[in-house]
Amino acid sequence: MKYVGSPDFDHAQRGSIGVLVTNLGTPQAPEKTALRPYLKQFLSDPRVVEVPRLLWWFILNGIILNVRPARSAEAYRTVWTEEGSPLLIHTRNQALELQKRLNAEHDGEVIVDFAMRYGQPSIANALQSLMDRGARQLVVLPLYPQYSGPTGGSTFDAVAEDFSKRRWIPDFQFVANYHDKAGYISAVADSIRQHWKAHGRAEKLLFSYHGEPRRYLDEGDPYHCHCHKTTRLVAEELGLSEDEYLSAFQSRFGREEWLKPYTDHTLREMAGSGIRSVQVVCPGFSADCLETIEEIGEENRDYFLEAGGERYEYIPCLNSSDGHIDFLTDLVNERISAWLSAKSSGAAAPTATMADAMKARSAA
Ligand SMILES: C=CC1=C(C)c2cc3[nH]c(cc4nc(cc5[nH]c(cc1n2)c(C)c5CCC(=O)O)C(CCC(=O)O)=C4C)c(C)c3C=C
Ligand SMILES: [Fe+2]
Ligand SMILES: [Fe+2]
Repeated sequence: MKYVGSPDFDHAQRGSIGVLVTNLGTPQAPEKTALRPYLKQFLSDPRVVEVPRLLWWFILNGIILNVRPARSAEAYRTVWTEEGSPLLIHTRNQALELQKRLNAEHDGEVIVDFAMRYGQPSIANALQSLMDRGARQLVVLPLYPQYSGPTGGSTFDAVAEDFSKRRWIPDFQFVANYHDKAGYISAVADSIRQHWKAHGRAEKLLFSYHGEPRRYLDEGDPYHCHCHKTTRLVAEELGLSEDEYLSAFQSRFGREEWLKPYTDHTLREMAGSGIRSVQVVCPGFSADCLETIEEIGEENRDYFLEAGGERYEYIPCLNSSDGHIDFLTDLVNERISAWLSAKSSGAAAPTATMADAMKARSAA
């Protein structure tokens, strides 16, 4: 059979609404042997590395996968916890908290699962599990506030690839981004205010976003604009003047030019120009992970302090904070409201005649 179907589904069943929360992915363990397959899957994705395939195959398999796994494993060991990778733990908690909130509001009508674009749990398995549990309407919610081809685009590809094998495609919504949603901006601004309340303010607030090759911007990827808009809106909500904050891009990979200014250069330059205190926030990451805990929390701290800075603070991601879960709940509710009202008006429920016809057919 060409397409995967659900031949034994109950025709009288009232379908539920599935919500699939996703994030990027993480290795199974902070070991070279686990990093190799993870990086191979991740870096083979043409959405992530847009280089002619044959050339990239030789670079990836001949050089990168022989060098990077050991280096990355060492970095992952510094953030790994007893429960595992921070990104995986936070994503699981976010899905659990979202499920609790949606249960309270919709009495089990909305079911939540989570998946990783690379590694485990996979998008294909989570989609199967949601459909096995009766999801016939689906919201895919990648936890990337800003859209980029390597993140949102790639997640869409994985969902579409799974759908291409299915007989019955659910009614479907894809949340491509939420970088300028009022609820998201307020949640980030509140987390900064809370940090200020506990620690006081610094001379500068640096918004650091994951980078991507500059070429992607030149070819039409909106990520750079989305990041700047998030910064501007949060700064406006906090009442900051232009000399009190700036945006920069971190996590460069390879030799090509990436989005500028680079976070590490910016921090060194700030220290060199006499700025003594800085706070760094990362509103492009919905959960703390290697790139925030190690790269921003540790590595860039050293750059700033070594260059003459005196006070450096990292403001954590929203993770499973109440403000974040409130926002995600509102976002999902906004997306599913038409489906819910159709259900409550009975429009989505199977008709008695259809259910009876099916029962009669299977009895025959
Ligand atoms: C090679 C190119 C890469 C692009 C383009 C890219 C874009 C991109 N990534 C994120 C979010 C995350 N990236 C993370 C790790 C990570 N990213 C790359 C490379 C690219 N990312 C690598 C090789 C790695 C692995 C770690 C390493 O070896 O350095 C993570 C953290 C995962 C974790 O397990 O903690 C996140 C999150 C965004 C938002 C983005 C968009 C432009
Ligand atoms: Fe990345
Ligand atoms: Fe990094």
